[in-house]
Amino acid sequence: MTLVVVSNRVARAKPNEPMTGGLAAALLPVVENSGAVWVGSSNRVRDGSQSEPFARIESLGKGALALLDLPAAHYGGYYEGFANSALWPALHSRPDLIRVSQDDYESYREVNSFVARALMRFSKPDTMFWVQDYHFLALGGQLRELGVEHPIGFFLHTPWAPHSVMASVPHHRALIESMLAYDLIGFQTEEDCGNFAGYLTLELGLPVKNGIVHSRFGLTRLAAFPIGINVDGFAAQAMRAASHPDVSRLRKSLHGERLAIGVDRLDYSKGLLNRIRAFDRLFEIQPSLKRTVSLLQIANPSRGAIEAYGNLQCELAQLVSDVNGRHGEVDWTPIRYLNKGFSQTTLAGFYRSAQVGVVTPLYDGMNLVAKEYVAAQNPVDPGVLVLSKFAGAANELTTALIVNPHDIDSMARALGMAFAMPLPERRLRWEAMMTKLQAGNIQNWFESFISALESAHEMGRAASEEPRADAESPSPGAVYQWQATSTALH
Ligand SMILES: O=P(O)(O)OC[C@H]1O[C@H](O[C@H]2O[C@H](CO)[C@@H](O)[C@H](O)[C@H]2O)[C@H](O)[C@@H](O)[C@@H]1O
Ligand SMILES: O=c1ccn([C@@H]2O[C@H](COP(=O)(O)OP(=O)(O)O)[C@@H](O)[C@H]2O)c(=O)[nH]1
Repeated sequence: MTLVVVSNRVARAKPNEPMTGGLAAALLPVVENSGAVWVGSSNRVRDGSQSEPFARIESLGKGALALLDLPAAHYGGYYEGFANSALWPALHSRPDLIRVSQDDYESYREVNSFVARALMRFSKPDTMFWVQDYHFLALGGQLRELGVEHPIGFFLHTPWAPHSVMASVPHHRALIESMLAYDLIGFQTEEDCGNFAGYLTLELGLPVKNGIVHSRFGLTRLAAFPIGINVDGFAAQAMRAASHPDVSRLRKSLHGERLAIGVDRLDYSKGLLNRIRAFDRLFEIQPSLKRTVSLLQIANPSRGAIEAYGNLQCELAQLVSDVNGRHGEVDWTPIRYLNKGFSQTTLAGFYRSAQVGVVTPLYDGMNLVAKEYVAAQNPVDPGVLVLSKFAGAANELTTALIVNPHDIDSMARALGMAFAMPLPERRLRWEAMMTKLQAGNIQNWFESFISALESAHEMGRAASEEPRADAESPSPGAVYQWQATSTALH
């Protein structure tokens, strides 16, 4: 079997550079070891979308990276436009932030179709395609139109919002219906999977039974595959990182102060404003913590050309400056705020230096930082994770201090509890989280998706060869909606 993994963002194996997001960070170790070809954007564009797609091939572990120059005329409309100003806000339940045009949608489809054509070069008799994330909802359908009959799987790294929110995306029906060309659609959580099934039923009139849906493409299986990390690798990195210059400088600067750490892309989904407000409140309700604790907040700029991101950067800088101005002292800064990224090795050392990890998204597919913080702790003196109930990671890391990021007062109290938590409780909570992380590590995630994709494809083939005695006839509404959707597609 030859595996071809496709994502917009790919990672190159450069140990001293920051990872751009969790998708690239998570996939790198498993893709390197699998011998797969990983196809994605080169971060360069090229004129002429009708020309033969150009891929630069680099080696990556046992496999290869194929870097595509995406069409210049469509890149902005695809990435900043439809993917990150329509799909991303909707998937994170912020339909109020949707800002897209018809041109953006057309660019999104153009780029999907361009990538589909580029993939044909990697299509061999035993190829299996695994498409990643919301940038490529339409790719499976486009591969099928090009005649691909191989297994094609899809994994969504973000949440999937309830039907009423997803219905606010322009062209949602055509796009989501085309996703049924995938043999297997994987989600981070059962809730996301349920929301997707709800959309199919309510909007397209397609019933989902035992995680299976039948459509004009055949059979599609839906299931949750919570993504993990390389737990042992991260723990080992954290042990070694103490001598790293940035890590030792951080430790020396603390002078006995206890540290909380937050590490996020600068994104409105990450709950950064709420987090800073909770620290503000903490210093008001527990003034004894002034000068004894501080927050190191790494907020790596992301998608800066999009207005909502630029606005957030300004608002956050203003809030941090206000909180530091009000609570700070000549020799103490409550919030150390950095707009730059660090390598994962350095981050591992930072996590281990911090008594509290703060992960408070308003919505997050998984949030690997939460998992990395836990894996990096010293087993004899572990820190405490304060985790939003709206991060996918909260389904597994149930012994973290789970918070509601909209409730600033209770978040402030949870932060106070985290700093005060006695060692035996910290250890019990941490050990339970490590057990969960080990069980769902990245290798298991990778293998379980591939094996489920193989069986979903086989099941689909078998079903297509048999008359569907078990299938229910669709309701009249479903037939009508089906035709409407198909027209929109072609
Ligand atoms: O590629 P960018 O536009 O710079 O954004 C970075 C990535 O952000 C999102 O990451 C998601 O994937 C993580 C791993 O599964 C998950 O933990 C996190 O909750 C998600 O936000 C996005 O989905 C990726 O496509 C981006 O590459
Ligand atoms: O300065 C930084 C900030 C983050 N990361 C990595 O970026 C990923 C962020 O993934 P997460 O799932 O938390 O969020 P996303 O950014 O994908 O939404 C994690 O693996 C981090 O280790 C990094 O390498 N350097």
